Amino acid sequence: MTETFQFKLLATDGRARRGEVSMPRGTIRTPAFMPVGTVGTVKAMYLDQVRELGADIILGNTYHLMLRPGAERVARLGGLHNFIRWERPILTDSGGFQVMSLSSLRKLNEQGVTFKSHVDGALYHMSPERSIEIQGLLDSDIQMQLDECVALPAEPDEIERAMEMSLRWAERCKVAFGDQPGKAMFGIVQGGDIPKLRERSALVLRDLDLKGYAVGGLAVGEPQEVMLDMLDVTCPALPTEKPRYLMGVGTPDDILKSVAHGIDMFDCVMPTRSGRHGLAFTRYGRINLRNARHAEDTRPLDEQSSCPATRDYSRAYLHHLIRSNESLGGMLLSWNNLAYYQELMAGIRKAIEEGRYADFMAETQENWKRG
Ligand SMILES: CNc1nc2cc3c(cc2[nH]1)N=C(N)NC3
Repeated sequence: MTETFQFKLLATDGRARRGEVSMPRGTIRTPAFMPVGTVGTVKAMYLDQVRELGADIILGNTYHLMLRPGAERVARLGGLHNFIRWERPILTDSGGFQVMSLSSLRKLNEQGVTFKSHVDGALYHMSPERSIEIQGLLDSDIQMQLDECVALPAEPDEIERAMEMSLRWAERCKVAFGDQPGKAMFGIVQGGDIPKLRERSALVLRDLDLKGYAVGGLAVGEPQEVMLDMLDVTCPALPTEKPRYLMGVGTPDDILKSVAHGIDMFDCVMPTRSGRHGLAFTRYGRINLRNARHAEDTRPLDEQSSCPATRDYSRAYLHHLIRSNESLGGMLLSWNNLAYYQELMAGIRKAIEEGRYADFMAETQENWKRG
């Protein structure tokens, strides 16, 4: 760890990058998967488990935490790390996406966004400055700019308007964030599915000389090839010496391919949310434990795994727990899924170090078909 925020490129293989982010609270091995801890918990997991599986950093959400328990209250309680007992880095999303996806949006203008809480209907106003202030109250290590997220499909001029406003908000967030050597504020590239808007957004953000760059406005239901096409335009326009974070992505296949397109950091609720609903990710593909065909299958998910949830419990038992809506079902499958995602990331990092990423990708995708 270091007193300042530093990113080092350790190896490349094609456009795939093996790197390391060093911060006062710890080091992040990239490509990295960041488990999502929306309201201060990675659902159905103990954070000790999350760490043991290999997570170097987790996510929190400004929108949820400002509504409950409140940013000032978390600050009075000593900040988010003390509150949730996670001493390593935390990245917080700024609220833009959550307002669009969760609240009954009242209005959005140059000043910021006014919305009604999905918790109690109370009215809130969030400006770029207030978003950064909240992330500071949470003592977040990597803070995201406030951006305007447009649901796709959308009209090109609507996408352009939102992208340009997000650029102006990025400048305001940079000023509000100021100079905090041990922390970072990342810009978010917008521009929907329009290549020239994506490129402009990336180039203008690059000139702001931020410590890292997220690619946002994707993983919102567009086909995978559209997402990858946008990465083909965006990544080359971003500085090579700064980390790149693809927000909300994704499935194991999305991650494999996005690493090959130059992405360093990922977050997604997929492993935890789908685990709670009975879906298991394994080396040999997905298994839906709700399916009756597992009712008397005594095999574990994968007897070669080092994860107890994957190695020690029969599919029959997991099927029973999920069908009975028992908490332990979601706990064991979240454990299995995060173990699989972190094992995948470790394999990705090693393959890039050894210059065999293309083979690793092909072997991994081939194994998924054997399930
Ligand atoms: C699940 N997909 C997803 N796409 C996202 C896109 C964004 C985001 C979060 C996301 N999650 N947060 C932002 N502040 N902006 C862009």
